[in-house]
Amino acid sequence: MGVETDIASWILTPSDMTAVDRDAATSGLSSFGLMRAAGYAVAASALRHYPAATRFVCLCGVGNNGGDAMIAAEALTGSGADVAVYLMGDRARLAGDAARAFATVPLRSQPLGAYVPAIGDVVIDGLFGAGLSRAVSGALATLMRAVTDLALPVIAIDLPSGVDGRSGQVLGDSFQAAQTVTFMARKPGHLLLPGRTLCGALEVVDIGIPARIIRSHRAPLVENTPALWRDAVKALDPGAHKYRRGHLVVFSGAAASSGAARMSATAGLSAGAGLVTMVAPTEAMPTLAAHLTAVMLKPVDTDAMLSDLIEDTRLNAFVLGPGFGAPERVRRFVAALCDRPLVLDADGITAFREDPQALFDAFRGPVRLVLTPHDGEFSRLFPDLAGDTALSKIDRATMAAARSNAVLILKGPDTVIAEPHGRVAINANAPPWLATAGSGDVLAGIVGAHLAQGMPPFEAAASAVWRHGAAGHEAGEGMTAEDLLRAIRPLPQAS
Ligand SMILES: NC(=O)C1=CN([C@@H]2O[C@H](COP(=O)(O)OP(=O)(O)OC[C@H]3O[C@@H](n4cnc5c(N)ncnc54)[C@H](O)[C@@H]3O)[C@@H](O)[C@H]2O)[C@@H](O)CC1
Ligand SMILES: Nc1ncnc2c1ncn2[C@@H]1O[C@H](COP(=O)(O)OP(=O)(O)O)[C@@H](O)[C@H]1O
Ligand SMILES: [K+]
Repeated sequence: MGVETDIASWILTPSDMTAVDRDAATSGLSSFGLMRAAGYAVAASALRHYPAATRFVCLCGVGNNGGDAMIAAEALTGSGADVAVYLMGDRARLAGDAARAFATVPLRSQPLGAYVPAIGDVVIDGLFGAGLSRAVSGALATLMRAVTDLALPVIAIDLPSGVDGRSGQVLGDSFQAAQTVTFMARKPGHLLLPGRTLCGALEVVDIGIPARIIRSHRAPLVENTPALWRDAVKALDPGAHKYRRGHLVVFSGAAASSGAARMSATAGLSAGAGLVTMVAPTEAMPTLAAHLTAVMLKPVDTDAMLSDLIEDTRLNAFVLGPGFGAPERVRRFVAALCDRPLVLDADGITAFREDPQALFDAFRGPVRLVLTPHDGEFSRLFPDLAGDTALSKIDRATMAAARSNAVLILKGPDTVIAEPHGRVAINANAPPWLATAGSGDVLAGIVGAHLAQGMPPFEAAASAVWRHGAAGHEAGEGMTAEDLLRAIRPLPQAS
């Protein structure tokens, strides 16, 4: 069973899911029926992936996650498999549907402490799902490590126990699952790290909650897929001339550190800007001229020269920061560019560490700033958000976007793209080999090209992150940032 493609890219927080459950119950759906569907889906997955298991060991908590596991135990027993059930905590604590599952399934359970992991076991993890509320420790953490040490396959119900569905963070300790079976929609913890890795392969199963109920609780949170921005991708007009394809300006620092900006400029051309001009100090011109061909060059040494240059309104997007150095000069240039679409990256971000508010104040009004920090750069502009361990990466990006009135690309293996009005996307197509010098410079250039082509900032940013990930796959493991430049491919368009 797969979910309707429309909702397949949606992501619900655990609290959204609780609201969905509540509405499903009020609309007349049996919550125990949902539990049965969930448990049977888990059993089907277990049998599909481990037909030769010696024994399925169902570990049950006292919440509904444990109820799902008990139903899975029933279904597995019914299929003829050898099954053992262990319950964490006192049976008297079972309530609601979980109590009903234990009352109706005629299988004996033993206390969790009696479980001795053995080779051949397949563990069905129903200890905690959405209800995880405190850190896993003590005997349970020891058991998790024993299962991991024996490399027993774990099938997690909803989430690997110990993973926080809201943030993807581990609370104390967690299982490393081989498979995770979740219901109706993914939760942030399935996509954010380390949760994504701990889930293993993820299955999203339709247990029969109507899409209209899910839709009514849909937060503005999705996976970053082409469906999010395809409509903003402009088909290339057969009669286009280069000025209609956008004119991107990339600023370079001194000659010796101009490689980063060159990478951004070349990425901008490859990503479809009609023209790219590299603006740099006169002393850097010979170096730049020796390296660049299709990218045009323009010397700018003073603020007055910059003002003259940007009088040309055909220059419709700017990238400032890669290899730029010179924090004071950054701040002056940013002040001059504050009413234009701007990608601020790397040194461009760091230049505002003493007074981030000055940057945010300059970009009030219609959104035109895209910030592309990795975690280190993020902490320079938003130290309080970076230091607040209660916030998820989604919270951090959303709050930073609202504060700065910018589109935030909070980079990493699980890049989050957020805009000031609350829309958020989690990116999941980036291969780990994107973690290489210069890869962020390429991304900044792609975002700049999309802005120059007239895409709105959020769509420009999200599509650039996706395109960067796709280029990483195209270039393959072992690639350098130069290979990545050559692997940039056209964006999917609306049909
Ligand atoms: N979303 C849905 O539509 C459905 C959800 N179902 C299941 O319901 C689950 C959520 O159920 P619950 O809300 O009962 O929550 P859980 O079953 O995840 O856990 C809640 C219980 O665990 C305890 N607990 C939390 N953290 C602990 C820790 N570190 N150490 C010890 N005890 C801890 C809590 O005090 C509470 O008693 C989902 O994950 C899913 O598996 C299914 O039954 C099917 C329907
Ligand atoms: N482990 C990873 N998996 C996937 N993508 C990654 C990983 N680590 C980093 N990236 C991506 O690689 C790029 C690195 O950018 P950045 O940190 O600015 O590096 P640089 O300054 O060297 O270009 C970002 O787009 C980031 O999202
Ligand atoms: K679980």
